[in-house]
Amino acid sequence: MSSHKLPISSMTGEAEVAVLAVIRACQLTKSVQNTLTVDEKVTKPDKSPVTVGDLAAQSLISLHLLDSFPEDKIVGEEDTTELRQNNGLRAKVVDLVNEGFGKGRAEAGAWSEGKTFSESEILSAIDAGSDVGGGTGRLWTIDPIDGTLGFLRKEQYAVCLALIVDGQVELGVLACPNLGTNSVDDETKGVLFLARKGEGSWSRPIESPEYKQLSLPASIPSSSIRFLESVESGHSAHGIQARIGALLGVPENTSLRMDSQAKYGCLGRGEGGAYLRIPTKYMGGKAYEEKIWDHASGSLLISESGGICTDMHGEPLDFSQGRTLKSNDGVVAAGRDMHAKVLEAVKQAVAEAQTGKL
Ligand SMILES: Nc1ncnc2c1ncn2[C@@H]1O[C@H](COP(=O)(O)O)[C@@H](OP(=O)(O)O)[C@H]1O
Ligand SMILES: [Mg+2]
Ligand SMILES: [Mg+2]
Ligand SMILES: [Mg+2]
Repeated sequence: MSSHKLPISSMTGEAEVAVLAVIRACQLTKSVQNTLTVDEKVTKPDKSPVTVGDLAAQSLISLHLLDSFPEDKIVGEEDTTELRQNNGLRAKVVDLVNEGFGKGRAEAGAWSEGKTFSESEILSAIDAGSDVGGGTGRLWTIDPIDGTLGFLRKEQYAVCLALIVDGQVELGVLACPNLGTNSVDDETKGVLFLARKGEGSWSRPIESPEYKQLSLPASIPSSSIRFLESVESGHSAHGIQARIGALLGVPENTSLRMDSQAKYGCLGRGEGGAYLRIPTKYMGGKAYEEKIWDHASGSLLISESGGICTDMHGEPLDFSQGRTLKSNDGVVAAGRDMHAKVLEAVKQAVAEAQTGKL
């Protein structure tokens, strides 16, 4: 492999492996999404869905990391609980992982092209992602399919991989096979985002290594804002977010609702103006700790594009706390000048919700 096409000057080895693994995982998940049947969806103990695509993609990415960086820790979303009880599911995952290495689609001569992995290697690679996380040393975090619900609806999802060193996100890769390459409306689909701490952020088509530097405007007029928010009303408080929009003078019903960290990708390249994730507990929902793999790549992408990404109280996201962002509450991301205004509106809207005024 050669790194000459990467736009970054440090951690090129890590970026090269991460980009290759994510591109291969995208190819795998795309083929699964095209042919997915309902019996390939399994419900996890927390009632959330997982598919053969999630499990195979986590294994494939982990195999790359285990080969290149065997000393590093891995925090992956998925584990093998379901796989070990379901022979059909396990066989399908093994086939998918090996197919993912079978063709030189990502790059000619890429690592392990054509190699076959055994069932136990494939399962161990998934379980390698069971680290507890924390604030010391090098840690990769994988969300093999972020937005599984969007993936099942044949809508947006993202394959996400980030490197966290001593609690700081150093490198983030995020690929969205169904997102417009240059804008949400672009008919050409498939975009990969890359961010390197202190160096910047870029997007490229998944299929070709032509990197374009990203920048997020410091502020945009309220009339042009379209909040980036979850499709799922159980993942963020849509009602409070609508009130935040009203307080800021954002036109009604203009939110860009999409699943996954694709939202961060859009914001990072200047679309939407603000990302909101106000916890549903402020509207009577259950308390929830955000997972590090849902925000590591996206938050670095925002800060490296010139924006600010914090929790809803303006605190930095703290990736040193383990597998979750347990010291944070919700997420707000926006351009450099806009962010403080959004936080003010968040404060007011949440206070209204808590005093029953919403
Ligand atoms: N109650 C909740 N509040 C916030 N996020 C939640 C949630 N329940 C699940 N999620 C997370 O929301 C992610 C999707 O985010 P979004 O709503 O922005 O598309 C899911 O990722 P996965 O699909 O990888 O499991 C999951 O980790
Ligand atoms: Mg996720
Ligand atoms: Mg996921
Ligand atoms: Mg999940």
